[in-house]
Amino acid sequence: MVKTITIPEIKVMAELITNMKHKRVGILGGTFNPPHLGHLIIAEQVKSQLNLDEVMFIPDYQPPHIDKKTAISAEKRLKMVKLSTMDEPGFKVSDIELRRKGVSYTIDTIKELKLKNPEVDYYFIIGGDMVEYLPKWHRIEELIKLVKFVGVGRPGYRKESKYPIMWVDVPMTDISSTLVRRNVKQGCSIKYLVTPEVENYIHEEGLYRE
Ligand SMILES: Nc1ncnc2c1ncn2[C@@H]1O[C@H](COP(=O)(O)OP(=O)(O)OP(=O)(O)O)[C@@H](O)[C@H]1O
Ligand SMILES: O=C(O)c1ccc[n+]([C@@H]2O[C@H](COP(=O)([O-])O)[C@@H](O)[C@H]2O)c1
Repeated sequence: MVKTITIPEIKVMAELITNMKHKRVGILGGTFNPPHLGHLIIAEQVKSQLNLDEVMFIPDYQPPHIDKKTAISAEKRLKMVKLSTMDEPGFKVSDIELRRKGVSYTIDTIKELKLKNPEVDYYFIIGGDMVEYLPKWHRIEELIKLVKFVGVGRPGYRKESKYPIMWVDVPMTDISSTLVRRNVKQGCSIKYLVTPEVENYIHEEGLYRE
């Protein structure tokens, strides 16, 4: 038997659909060579201050800037990102760019994600160094309409952009993957710069010694 839906029922359903909360997902894209506590601090602060449902870490396959060298394989970087984030249920890891291969342009990633999850609002987190570089991003005018960019301060970089950036205040740290790689190479400590699991992995695999 076909049930007739009454006007009040339709109104209730329409209200429910309108009020349905869009899922809010932060994205932290990076080379993560290796992932460090600076990444975790900004992800956690943005997640909590913007009330996001989760933050997805997306390691790139081939970084778009030509000056970035990735001596470490994508699989090892993915493994370290998983080790870094495993204790935090609000942190997820996606291998979307590793599966796609080639140059990891953010526009391609966002379009793929939006196609799969049209109801999700994405917040792409970038440090001050990346904010400055934003005008040079691939198809930036199109990308800016698909995601909200969230900027976080990084020592030495200005919080300015011609693009609409949502700035979130985070405790600024001068931790970088460059510093971690340099310390390993020089035989200096990386304790408290990376998680203990990543520290063990780097030493066990003999990464960054050369
Ligand atoms: N300490 C930090 N404070 C704020 N943002 C950061 C910090 N470290 C990394 N980021 C941001 O995280 C994203 C991914 O960074 P990435 O994986 O390239 O690490 P990195 O430390 O910048 O690496 P490298 O030293 O090799 O250039 C970028 O948007 C970057 O600006
Ligand atoms: O799409 C672009 O043109 C583009 C240019 C520079 C950086 N990105 C993305 O920004 C993120 C941080 O980059 P990186 O090189 O600092 O690790 C990472 O997800 C990159 O793919 C993207």
